[in-house]
Amino acid sequence: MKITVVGAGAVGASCAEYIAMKNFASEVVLLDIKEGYAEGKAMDLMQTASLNGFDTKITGSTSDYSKTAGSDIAVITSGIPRKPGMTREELIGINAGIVKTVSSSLIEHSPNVILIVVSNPMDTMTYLVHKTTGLPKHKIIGMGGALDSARFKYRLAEALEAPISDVDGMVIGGHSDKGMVPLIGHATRNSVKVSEFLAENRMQQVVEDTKVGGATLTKLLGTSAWYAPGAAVSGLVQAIACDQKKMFPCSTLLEGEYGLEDLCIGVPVLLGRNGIEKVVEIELSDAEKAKMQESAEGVKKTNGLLQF
Ligand SMILES: NC(=O)c1ccc[n+]([C@@H]2O[C@H](COP(=O)([O-])OP(=O)(O)OC[C@H]3O[C@@H](n4cnc5c(N)ncnc54)[C@H](O)[C@@H]3O)[C@@H](O)[C@H]2O)c1
Ligand SMILES: O=C(O)C[C@H](O)C(=O)O
Repeated sequence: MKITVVGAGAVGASCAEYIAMKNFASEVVLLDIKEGYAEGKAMDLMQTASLNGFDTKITGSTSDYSKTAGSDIAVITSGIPRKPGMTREELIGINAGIVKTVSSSLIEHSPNVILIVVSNPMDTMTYLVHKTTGLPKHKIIGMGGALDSARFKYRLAEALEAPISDVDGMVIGGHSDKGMVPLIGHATRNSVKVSEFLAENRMQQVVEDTKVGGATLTKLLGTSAWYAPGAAVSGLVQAIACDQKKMFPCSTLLEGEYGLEDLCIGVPVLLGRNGIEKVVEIELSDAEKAKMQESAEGVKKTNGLLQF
């Protein structure tokens, strides 16, 4: 299994590290536009192999896509991150051009590749890849919901004063400060609804803290987060590489599911060897449906800024 990660910055390197540590891939190629940067990150990571006990071979490349040829899965993390006070949507001007060029170069050298889009604004970048590459929709996956759900579980565990392994929950909708839809009504502690343990105002606090999870970290770090994003991507890559049929919320092209069409937005999907193997339609309450509709309108507004 050969995996390429484009962008050897904070998220790309973290993602390559988690993939290697899980030891399921034979090869990871890191590619970056900055001269020598991906080679340096790859060498540094390879020098952790004997310490961390993995056999995955990590190599680096400066803009040479021939090194990525025959990749089964490629992750696109290239582009600029936001700074404190910015929204993800403000990154569209620079990142759209980067994502368009990178996706076409990847496909040229790996026509059968499955693409995982990470660069922000992620739902719109995923839609751009659909509009410009001709790849089938099951091979284009936007990563956002897996990360947002991990943050939701962190906040739920905090509120419940419970171990994270005790809680379950999912975030659907757009990967944006306003557009995320944390499904608090479906969240559980050991299969018991969290509403059995938490007051309404505490549950709303969990929802609000989850939605601004990325912005909170950006304010603290001066740039956006990378450990949880890298771990979330590695989970998606592993589900595909190991044909796990695992369910994650991912951004995918909707064609009527959830009453939505002609956009990419986060919904639960099953991931396996073919990429997105099924969009899972769960029953939403009227309030959740309304939030999903509002989120879709926000994503479509950002999509409207794209120039193909
Ligand atoms: N979807 C998510 O959940 C999620 C999570 C975290 C970050 N992000 C996004 O991921 C992106 C990367 O974040 P980061 O923190 O790793 O940024 P970073 O600046 O640390 O790394 C980005 C890397 O991309 C490289 N790059 C730029 N243009 C390139 C090109 N044309 N080809 C190859 N490489 C190129 C840069 O040289 C840099 O090394 C940002 O857009 C950020 O908003 C998304
Ligand atoms: O917050 C960001 O801009 C980066 C990423 O989308 C995140 O949620 O961490």
